Amino acid sequence: MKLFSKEQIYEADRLTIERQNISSADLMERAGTQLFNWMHARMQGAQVPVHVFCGIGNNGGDGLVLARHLTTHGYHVKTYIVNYSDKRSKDFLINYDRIKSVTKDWPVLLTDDESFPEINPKDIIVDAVFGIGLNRPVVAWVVALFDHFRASKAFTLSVDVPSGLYLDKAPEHTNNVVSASFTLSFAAPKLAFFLPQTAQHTVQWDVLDIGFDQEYLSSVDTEAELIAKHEVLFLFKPRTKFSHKGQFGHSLIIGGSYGKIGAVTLACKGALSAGSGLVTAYIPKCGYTALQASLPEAMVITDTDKNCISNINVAMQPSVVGLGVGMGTDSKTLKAFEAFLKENKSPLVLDADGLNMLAQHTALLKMLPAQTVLTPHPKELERLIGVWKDDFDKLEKVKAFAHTYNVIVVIKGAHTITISNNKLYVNTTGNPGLATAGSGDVLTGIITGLISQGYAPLEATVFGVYLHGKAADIAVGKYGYQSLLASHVIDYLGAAYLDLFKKPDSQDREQEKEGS
Ligand SMILES: NC(=O)C1=CN([C@@H]2O[C@H](COP(=O)(O)OP(=O)(O)OC[C@H]3O[C@@H](n4cnc5c(N)ncnc54)[C@H](OP(=O)(O)O)[C@@H]3O)[C@@H](O)[C@H]2O)[C@@H](O)CC1
Ligand SMILES: Nc1ncnc2c1ncn2[C@@H]1O[C@H](COP(=O)(O)OP(=O)(O)O)[C@@H](O)[C@H]1O
Ligand SMILES: [K+]
Repeated sequence: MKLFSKEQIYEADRLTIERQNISSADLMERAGTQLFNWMHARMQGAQVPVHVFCGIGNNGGDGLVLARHLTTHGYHVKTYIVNYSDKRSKDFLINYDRIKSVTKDWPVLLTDDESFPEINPKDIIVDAVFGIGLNRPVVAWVVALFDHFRASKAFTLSVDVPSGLYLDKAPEHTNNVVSASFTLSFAAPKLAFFLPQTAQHTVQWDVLDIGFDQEYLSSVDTEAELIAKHEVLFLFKPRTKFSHKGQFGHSLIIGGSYGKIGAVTLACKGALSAGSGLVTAYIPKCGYTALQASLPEAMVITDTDKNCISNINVAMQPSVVGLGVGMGTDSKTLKAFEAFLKENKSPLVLDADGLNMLAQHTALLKMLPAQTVLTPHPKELERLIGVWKDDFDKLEKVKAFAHTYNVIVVIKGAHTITISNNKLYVNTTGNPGLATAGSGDVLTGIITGLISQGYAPLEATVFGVYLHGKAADIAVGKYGYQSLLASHVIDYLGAAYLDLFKKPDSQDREQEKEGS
């Protein structure tokens, strides 16, 4: 699913009005009616007090349409105008007149010297104060109103975005944004719903289709894309009856050091379970017995050094190399890494200490093969690109970094974002059960194993991140967040593959639609 920028949403709005020959008030009527339909389907006429807070722009206009429909359908509605500016939008004014014609209970004007209405915990707040038009800090009394919403503990439904949220930068302060229980976002969710600093502003979200011009939506190229089953399904490479292991490549996993051989075992097993034809581990001598005993499917080559990698010497030409897990950054290992990069001809996936060595010796970055996949967690990323101001700044910095070195960067986190060629692929699978030792090693193995089978590095990364999260989502049903181990993610990788072709039941469809 495409994640549109603010400019693209305004353009969709303009083209829809032009091509469908409707007025902007008609489009607002659609938006407000969809909001009403969503609430009506869930409330079924329940007499819960609904407080609709409207700004003075088009987001407020949507709120007025909703309030009018709630009123005419007999709901218990109270409407307020949050008067943060005198510059009302045309369609706001049209709908201000319309609501006055259906109720004697006119909207209450809230200004900075007004005391706020009482809201009980069992009431519902509709937040239509600011939408995507927010372009400067929210004034103090409106922030106080948002605090009042929070203090009420009432369910808060935000229209399009939680008010106070910018689409392209972090808010000045978290309190400047409404804490939405649910956001109904028009046409598509917003990128801010998936970033660590801003995702917290809405617990859940859903998308409302307001009939934007389809031709524009399908042809416009967005910088960010949301990756769910629909997006990865076409990447899948089926196997034929006469397939043999020689067709699925040979992955070489280089890493490990004394006490950290398990990381290599997890990565090798991840590569095999992803479908790599053969897997060889290159590890220090100390890990030989442990790895052979725990993973009989893998082949093992040992370094001359007992405790760390000191000289990467393999006679074969692997289809792909995954390097860095549990590897340490010993000076001997660094030398071996540099010598390896000079000779290496295979596609490369770098993780953990592979990344730490790059960060310490940035000259090595120029030696990476094109489209090397880097999989940093936040701390490793900071070592590579330096500190960032906010999540949007981080994305810009990573885009520039990926472009400069022609690499693919996987920003790992709750919503892992893969960046390549100035595009952002935002993953939707995974859960807090993955916040456990070794889950990143498994991901390295999965991506390596996919490249080995012939997936292009970017395809392997986007697909691998999806499968890794999906396996965890299935496994968590059995283990719960706390007891999920990295090994379980491997155990459920097969289920994640099979799930690609499972017919969605209605519950799955609901979950895919509602970000949770
Ligand atoms: N366009 C579409 O595709 C569709 C849009 N729809 C809906 O419209 C929403 C966007 O509406 P919008 O453009 O009128 O902006 P909105 O968020 O209501 O803000 C109002 C105005 O406030 C101002 N302002 C900004 N920051 C401020 C601040 N801190 N403190 C004080 N004032 C501030 C700023 O005006 P300014 O003063 O800068 O001229 C801004 O224009 C969108 O989210 C969706 O809900 C749907 O109806 C369907 C189709
Ligand atoms: N809260 C979370 N929700 C979803 N995925 C998560 C969460 N926390 C961590 N992950 C995922 O788990 C993996 C952790 O990787 P990493 O920190 O490198 O682990 P390790 O170094 O222990 O192998 C990443 O793929 C990350 O996206
Ligand atoms: K809003």
